[in-house]
Amino acid sequence: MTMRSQLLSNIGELMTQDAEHRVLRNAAVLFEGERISWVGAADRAPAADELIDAGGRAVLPGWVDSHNHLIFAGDRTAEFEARMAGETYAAGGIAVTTEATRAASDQELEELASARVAEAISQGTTFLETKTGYGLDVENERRSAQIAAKVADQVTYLGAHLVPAGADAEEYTDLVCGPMLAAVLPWVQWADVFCERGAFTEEQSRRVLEACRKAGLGLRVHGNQLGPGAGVRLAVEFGAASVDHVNYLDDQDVDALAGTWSAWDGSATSAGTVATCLPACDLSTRQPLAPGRRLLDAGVQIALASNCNPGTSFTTSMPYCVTTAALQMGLSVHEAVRAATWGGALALRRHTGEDLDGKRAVGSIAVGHRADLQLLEAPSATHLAYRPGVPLTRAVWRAGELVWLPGA
Ligand SMILES: N=CN[C@@H](CCC(=O)O)C(=O)O
Ligand SMILES: [Zn+2]
Repeated sequence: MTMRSQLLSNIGELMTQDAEHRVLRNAAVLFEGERISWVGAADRAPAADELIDAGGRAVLPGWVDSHNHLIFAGDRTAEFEARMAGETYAAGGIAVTTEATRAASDQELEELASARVAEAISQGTTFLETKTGYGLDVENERRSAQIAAKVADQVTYLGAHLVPAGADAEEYTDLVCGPMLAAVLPWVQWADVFCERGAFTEEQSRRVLEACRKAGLGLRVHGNQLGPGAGVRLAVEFGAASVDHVNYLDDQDVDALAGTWSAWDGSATSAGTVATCLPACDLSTRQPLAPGRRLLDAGVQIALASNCNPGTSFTTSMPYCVTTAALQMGLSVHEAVRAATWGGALALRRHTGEDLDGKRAVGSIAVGHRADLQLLEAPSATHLAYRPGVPLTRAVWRAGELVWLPGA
């Protein structure tokens, strides 16, 4: 069957985020169906069924948002206000959302999550992960996972988000490692644990990671968010695909992460532990920004993600994260965009064809990859930092399909 071909041409700046980090001027991209089939100079482009004129604007890969908590109901505005008045963030706020989430119907939860995904797409996100973690009992984690699988590209099991009120921590950890894990398994690819003061101890986290690895899940860790801790160490020990937050790192943590990348040959199997920085969360919780510059300089691969959740980061905006990373974390715009596209794909092991589930690579514009592209209302990606807060998303294609065009 021949696929309809579309040629996106007259691109002023094409930031491919491909293996060579190419940035092309006066470029074009051809896609056939969901697959990118040609990338190069506009004046050498092949013919296509449809011509789309970028009008000299910038084109980048769609954002890959690798850390979210979208399956929730309720509101934590009061907690946020208290924080802005000087209160410190604590893990216990998760319980407030758990109560509201348990009280919501499946339909409500799906509608709320779908609206958040739509909001993300309208800002250029084309591939997105979400976690469970506001159910915290077998049935509510199971339905969270099932709903998550309907709305997101990949799902992470986070039964180990908080020990629910009244539960014994060791008994709850047994539940997370046993019946709850079995109940979510049909819908999830990854497992995560919140290894932090007020959440799960190092030993409890280790048990969760061991059980989830045994069940065949890929691993990630919430670590070193609120203070120094064992999160990074555990993530490295277990070969986790990412450790997320990473606000409080000592030299050993950075060296350990860098060590996971020393034998990397670009494949998914040899990839190390990505350090996922969550700048919107850091600002909303008034934590120090994750040391993205230091990590990159040490040879660690990093990702940027929005961490959309009602407690610490109620935003789906990847442009906001990219802007912050460039303006306040010492990254160049190219590095920030790379972390928000290719870096996210690497954290989700979808940066090459050798991914977990045999599907097309995302997060970079290269032949054979999925046609996930965004057109900016700007001549270059630099405008993402140069014009902070200005909505610059002009059009978004996901798997070759136009999914966002304001006014259309
Ligand atoms: N840190 C743990 N989990 C979420 C916050 C959850 C909440 O406060 O509701 C995060 O990634 O920031
Ligand atoms: Zn999180």
